[in-house]
Amino acid sequence: MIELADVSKQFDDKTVLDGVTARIGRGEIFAVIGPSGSGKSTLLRLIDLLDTPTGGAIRIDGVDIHAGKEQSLRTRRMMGMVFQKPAAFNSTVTENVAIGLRFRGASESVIRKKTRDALALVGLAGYEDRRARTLSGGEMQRVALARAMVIEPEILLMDEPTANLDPVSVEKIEELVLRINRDLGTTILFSTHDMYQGQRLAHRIGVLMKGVFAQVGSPRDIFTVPASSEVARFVGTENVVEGVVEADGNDFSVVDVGGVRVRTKFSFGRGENVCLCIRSEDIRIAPAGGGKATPGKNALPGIVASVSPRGPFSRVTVDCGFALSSVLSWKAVDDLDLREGSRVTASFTAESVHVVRATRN
Ligand SMILES: Nc1ncnc2c1ncn2[C@@H]1O[C@H](COP(=O)(O)OP(=O)(O)OP(=O)(O)O)[C@@H](O)[C@H]1O
Repeated sequence: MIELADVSKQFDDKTVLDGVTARIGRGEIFAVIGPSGSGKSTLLRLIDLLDTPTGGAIRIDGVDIHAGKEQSLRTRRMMGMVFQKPAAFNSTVTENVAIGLRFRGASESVIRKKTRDALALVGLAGYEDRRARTLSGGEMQRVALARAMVIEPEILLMDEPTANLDPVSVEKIEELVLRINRDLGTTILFSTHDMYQGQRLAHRIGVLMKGVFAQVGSPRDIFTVPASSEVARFVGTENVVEGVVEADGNDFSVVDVGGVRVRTKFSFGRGENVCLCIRSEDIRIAPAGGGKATPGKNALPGIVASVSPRGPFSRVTVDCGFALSSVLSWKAVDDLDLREGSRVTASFTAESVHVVRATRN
């Protein structure tokens, strides 16, 4: 439905988008995630016709949306947009929601009915006559969602819709987004710097880095099979370490990480520089000598370098010749009597080690 074909955007000398390519299907929820300044808002602004690309094309149902007035008017009718900081006009909630309908010349009775329906959709029935400026941030963002939905758009764009909200309001907006997609079939494209929000809401995620999608895939793919060490780090993989392939079999490699040998299920060429990505939740900690290495499992002796609290868990970092972080419950930390200097064995399966080529900048 939405096709981003080699989209680029330059501001003066600065290239922000440098060939963004993806296809977003009808009824899909697609998240654009990426670090601050990676161009998420710029991309959404291009799709929302607030700006024009310097290269490539954005097509909706095969029509280049920037090709001319007719094409952009057609696109306008199909799309609703929610911004990070919604503008609240100094009038009633109804008037704030009705803007798109007034623009289309809808009659007063249609406006009344549709704004009431849109406010009910976002859980704000009864708010019709409130002054918009008296609303809380979470309520105002729901008004903005009602304003976008009142025109019954086929596509809903949202630029960091929950960036300024408290956790309870975030949850409400997220529930609404899922419900709108499920009940109305609206295609939803949104940006966030919160990878877990991407995971909670999206069918697919595009990771925007250095002007391109470094990876497009399901949340599961992005988390478990990141395409590069940068993506791995961005999605919170705690252990990303560089090494050199020492031995290569048909379906495994042994990688030398600063003198420590790590088994993986991946096959890479001998001598190749690689990055090993190991999620901390995949690492088990046992007392020294408490785990045996097998062809499918690593068991590295090490010394606990630090134990630091993380909500209901603790992060335990072990020096195995290189630093390896694991996440354990408080009880496990107590049971194992883990403290700085404890001798332990850190074990993890060869399968849990994801290998990517090392990238040099
Ligand atoms: N109109 C403009 N003129 C010049 N530079 C711009 C303009 N708009 C955006 N930029 C630059 O483009 C880059 C990307 O900005 P953008 O707001 O798209 O990033 P973002 O990923 O949405 O960031 P954030 O997560 O912080 O909101 C930034 O370096 C920004 O300064």
